[in-house]
Amino acid sequence: MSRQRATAFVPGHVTAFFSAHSAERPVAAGSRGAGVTLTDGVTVRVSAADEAGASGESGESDESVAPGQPAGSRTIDGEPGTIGAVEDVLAALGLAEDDGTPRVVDVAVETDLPIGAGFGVSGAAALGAALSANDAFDRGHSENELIRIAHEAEVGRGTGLGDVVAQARGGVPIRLEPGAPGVGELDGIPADARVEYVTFGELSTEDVLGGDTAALSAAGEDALDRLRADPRLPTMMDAARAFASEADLLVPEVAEAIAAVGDSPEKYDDHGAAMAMLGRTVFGLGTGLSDAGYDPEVCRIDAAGARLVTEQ
Ligand SMILES: Nc1ncnc2c1ncn2[C@@H]1O[C@H](COP(=O)(O)OP(=O)(O)O)[C@@H](O)[C@H]1O
Ligand SMILES: CC(C)(COP(=O)(O)O)[C@@H](O)C(=O)O
Repeated sequence: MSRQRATAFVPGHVTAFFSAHSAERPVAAGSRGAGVTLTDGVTVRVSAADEAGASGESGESDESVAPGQPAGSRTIDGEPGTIGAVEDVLAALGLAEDDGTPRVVDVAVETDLPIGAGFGVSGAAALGAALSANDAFDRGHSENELIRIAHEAEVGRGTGLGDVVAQARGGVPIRLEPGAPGVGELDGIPADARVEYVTFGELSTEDVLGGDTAALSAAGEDALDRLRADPRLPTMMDAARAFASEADLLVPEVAEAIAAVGDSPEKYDDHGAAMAMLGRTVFGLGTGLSDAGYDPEVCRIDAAGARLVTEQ
């Protein structure tokens, strides 16, 4: 008998630059690019619904819930709400009782990160739901299979391309080839750093990815070539700044913050700031944002990647 409840932590992921790659099969679609995973992230708790939860008190008629999928309760930071990719993950895992009746599941997503501001919260929630539902209901999937399920859900919803594979890995992932494990290919920059960030608002990932991505992708490929030739954090940040302006994604508040931070080559641990894709967010490595007078959130590069956690 499985424990019927489990919790997973998935790091946030800030994309520094990317190119978009569509494909007929979601497993092969994704992005190339690079970014940093964060010790700030998303915690997902999945459990078999109790009688109260089974009434769907907060799932109600949310359009994101797949047809035929019993809602259970869905919360984001304690408030009713869900993320489409999470529902698709639960549907893909086929959570049925032994007698075939659909299992009613409660899902609680908790995060200190802003949603829709370039931290890959949707991908993290999807991957966290996959890891915790697999554990809670003893589905027997391997890590790569769960990453694939979450990646397919995220790509299918248009809310991200490369966050899930990056968040599964942790560190500073370089996405060399797009797609889920078995198709995509990852490398990374071996590095640790303090990360600061300030968010000025949301930017719809669905809208940007749903538009013409040709110029953006050309800029992303150039940035990746640079980073492959010199896989170091300062080069990643420099390539990220060039990408944001070439791809025409820079928003004024972010541009202002990047200029205020400037490049501080004299500080070995400060590599300036860049825009987080895709959000109205600036992130910096080192102390540049606080030195420039901003009041940033502070965390570090996450070393471990997505994982199940034991709750005391
Ligand atoms: N409070 C909220 N604010 C913004 N998006 C939300 C919220 N609650 C749920 N969502 C859903 O979360 C997803 C956010 O996806 P995306 O814009 O890619 O953001 P992120 O960069 O955090 O991954 C969307 O599918 C949106 O419908
Ligand atoms: C940049 C983005 C396409 C979206 O990122 P977010 O808005 O954080 O969901 C990401 O998934 C990537 O492939 O790099």
